[in-house]
Amino acid sequence: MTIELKNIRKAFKTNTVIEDLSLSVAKGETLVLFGPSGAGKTVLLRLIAGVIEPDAGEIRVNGQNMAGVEPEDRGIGMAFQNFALFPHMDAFANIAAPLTARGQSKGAMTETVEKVARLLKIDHVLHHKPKELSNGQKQRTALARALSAQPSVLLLDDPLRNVDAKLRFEMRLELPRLLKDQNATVIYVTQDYKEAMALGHRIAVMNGHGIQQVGTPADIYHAPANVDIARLFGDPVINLLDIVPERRDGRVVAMISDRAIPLADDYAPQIGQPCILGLRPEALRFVADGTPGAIPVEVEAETPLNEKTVTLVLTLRGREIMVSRPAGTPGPASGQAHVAVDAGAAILFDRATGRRIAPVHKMMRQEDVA
Ligand SMILES: Nc1ncnc2c1ncn2[C@@H]1O[C@H](COP(=O)(O)OP(=O)(O)OP(=O)(O)O)[C@@H](O)[C@H]1O
Repeated sequence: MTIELKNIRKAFKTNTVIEDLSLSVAKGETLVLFGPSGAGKTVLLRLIAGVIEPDAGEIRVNGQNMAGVEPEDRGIGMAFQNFALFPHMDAFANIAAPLTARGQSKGAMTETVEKVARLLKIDHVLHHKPKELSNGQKQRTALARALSAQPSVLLLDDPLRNVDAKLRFEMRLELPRLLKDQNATVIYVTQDYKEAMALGHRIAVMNGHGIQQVGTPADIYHAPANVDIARLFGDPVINLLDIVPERRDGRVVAMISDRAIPLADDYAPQIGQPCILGLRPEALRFVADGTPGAIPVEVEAETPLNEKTVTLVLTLRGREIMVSRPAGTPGPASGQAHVAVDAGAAILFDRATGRRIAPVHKMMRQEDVA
């Protein structure tokens, strides 16, 4: 089923949470709603589920206007942050509840419950009552129940919020397969950017009353609509440096540590304009002195993380930059060093508005289409 939201508005008294929000989700698509706490993600799910009504705008599920349609008549499955499990029933019975209601045979039901429970790694606690489950297990039981019902629209509100880091990592690998098998249209809420990138065919970034950007994970990561979104995706966080593009030897460049960092020629209109240069830590490499484009830096600190090593360096003018490299690859731990920027990795933002500046050739292409 498709989901279409048109010009949705929702306020609670004077608190406008959602303003003029439009969004379409295709059949079988997993769309991730991503955004900081309080951005209105849960409110949006509740609107789609029909638990609350919008002040303005239209919600269509499979083309049908949902205005006035009761939640139970919308054909939508949900798993919300509050676990809402039946306290007197064990995890198995909770997961099986939608199937029991449907009169499914015991054999088929057991098979479905056990399959979902195995994937969500709660098969060992199926005979525990909710009060004997950890919060993470309760949450996965609620998720299992939503999945076992096999609805054609599934709304999942941060279902891994209380799950520990190791399991979240495993679930990020398992869940996309599970959701794909279900062939459901899914809206999945999370505050974890890695989860968003792993699970979403597309990600809608909610921030300040609405959606600031919708795109594939790669779009959002490499072409964030603004500085805020650039900062929300990535660990370590993107380096943001105040620069003013200039022309040197016929090229558009940004000066860092008194060296010219080449920018795409498409940024020529920004020459002389205050900008912010975004450089992902993994788009920077330590190189030998004399390498073209090498920026001299002073190594401040090195932090080995699990799969990567993050080095904090200072430019000649004392600006901090983080450089990330795969763990086990060589790099300096202290002293003088040089870093180079991968070609095409620079992301430019307007300093006044924080918006990403689209390279000119892309803007021209859009005009061609229009
Ligand atoms: N029933 C309600 N009455 C009044 N205000 C509400 C109600 N429900 C939500 N809000 C307000 O709407 C805003 C958005 O809340 P929402 O729960 O959607 O955020 P969220 O993005 O889901 O955050 P989180 O990730 O922390 O769950 C908040 O300012 C909240 O106080």
